[in-house]
Amino acid sequence: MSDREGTAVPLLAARDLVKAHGRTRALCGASVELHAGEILAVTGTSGSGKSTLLHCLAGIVRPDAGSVTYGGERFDQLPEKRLSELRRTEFGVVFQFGQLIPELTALDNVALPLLLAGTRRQDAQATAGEWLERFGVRGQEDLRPGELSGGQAQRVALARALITGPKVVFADEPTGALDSLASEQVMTALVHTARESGTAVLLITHDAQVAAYADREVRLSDGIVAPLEVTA
Ligand SMILES: Nc1ncnc2c1ncn2[C@@H]1O[C@H](COP(=O)(O)OP(=O)(O)OP(=O)(O)O)[C@@H](O)[C@H]1O
Repeated sequence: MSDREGTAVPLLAARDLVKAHGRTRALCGASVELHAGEILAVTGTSGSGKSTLLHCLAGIVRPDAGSVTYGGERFDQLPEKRLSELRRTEFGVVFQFGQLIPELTALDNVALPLLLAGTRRQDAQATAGEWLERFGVRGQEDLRPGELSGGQAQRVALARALITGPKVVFADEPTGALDSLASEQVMTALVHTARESGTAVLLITHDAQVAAYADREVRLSDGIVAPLEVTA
């Protein structure tokens, strides 16, 4: 994917996004690009529109105006069925809290996306075990989310987000509830795996140390994106 000047077409691009929640304008013309394999940090004060931007880019909510393209193709106006298929096959998401299913073991939480895609249970669980190992949580297979530490739970959530080989992982404050050591372990695991698999990451954080793991950082302010200096 490249234009006439040889510049890579962004994997994901938001142009002039506007989104209101009731009378609150969360995005007021935000534009941002994410390139294949890039790790992009989106920072900004509380309420500046970071989560809303992520939700629009991930196809979770539709913008009121502006456009979102994936691989150069507009997708914000796709019918819900196509959108959810795109989310399932191309994207992975990790949030700050509560995304694991409490009744399932760590192993079954990680295996779930493969089971939903039709993989046989035994194969899905074997692959899930490998992913738990990769994220340093081998030995915790049979524990339920409530029995894991916050950092372990986030690494299980990352394994689940990455197991299908997504092109983009959306991570909304993935270390927001963790101490600095657990935060470092989660970020190291995320960055290492994303680099290895060429997965792009859109990372929302208010923590400068976490943002420093990214290739690039943009800051949201009052629903508008302001570019910053390249950080790596
Ligand atoms: N579902 C909603 N209903 C009403 N208002 C909302 C909703 N979601 C977000 N908002 C408002 O939209 C604005 C942007 O919210 P958003 O969550 O995108 O910001 P944020 O930068 O991610 O904030 P934080 O860092 O505190 O999570 C805020 O004023 C927020 O109160």
